[in-house]
Amino acid sequence: MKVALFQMDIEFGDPKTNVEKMDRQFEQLTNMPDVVVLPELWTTGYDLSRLDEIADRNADQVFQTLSQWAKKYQLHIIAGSVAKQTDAGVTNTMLVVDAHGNLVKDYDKVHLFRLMNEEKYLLSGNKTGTFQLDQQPLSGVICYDIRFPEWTRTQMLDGAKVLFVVAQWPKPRIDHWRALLMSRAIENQCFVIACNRVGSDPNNTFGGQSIIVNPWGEVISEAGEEETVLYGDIDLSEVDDIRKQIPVFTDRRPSLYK
Ligand SMILES: O=C(O)CCC(=O)C(=O)O
Repeated sequence: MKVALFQMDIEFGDPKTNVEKMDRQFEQLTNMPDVVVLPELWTTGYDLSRLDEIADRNADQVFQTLSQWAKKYQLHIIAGSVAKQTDAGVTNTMLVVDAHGNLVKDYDKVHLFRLMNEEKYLLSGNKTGTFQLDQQPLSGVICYDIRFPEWTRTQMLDGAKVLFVVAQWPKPRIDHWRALLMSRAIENQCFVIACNRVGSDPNNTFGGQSIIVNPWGEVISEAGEEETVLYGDIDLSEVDDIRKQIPVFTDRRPSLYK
């Protein structure tokens, strides 16, 4: 599975500009991947107080655009997340679109990040991020979700071999980002493919360092703090090999855990 992560800056509260920019990113793709991964809230950024104006109603418009890109370039898109306006409120929603342009998954961020006031403006999700592409069991989570190992483990117990992470992770805690991602890969013996944004908004500077980690905890590729496309080529059979070598899933003692 060849993957490409779009580590980008995001224009604060300006979906039109961000969609145009993303369009150019797709046009400039070389080395055509099977899967493209985008960052969290890539259409709006963290302009939370204006979400009522700028969030996409049912994410319909952004889905149509993603579907066209997926078909045009014949690749699957883990479409970061977008602000989705529903009757109940706004969710921070990851969309997964397959190469035929179909919506395979929508996952609403489960753990809202109080330090950035998410709980004041967003509704939290209550379902897992597991899905399949090309018959492979995969899963996705959003940013702060990676601080909850029990949540990623829940998805791995459903059989996922890859954890996709989309984020707007601030630079002051970028060491946590890297350590948490490495840990999620090692403890779950899965690939972790994590796309962060770069640049800054009125309140935060974001750290980049998008990363691809294998199920042994080795870094396959890693970006710096600049805009870039991070490429990687992964072999999912490594997950089965490592899960056989150290049978963590067989050796679990869930009756002892809280
Ligand atoms: O957990 C963190 O330090 C960052 C989380 C975050 O920025 C987010 O979930 O948007």
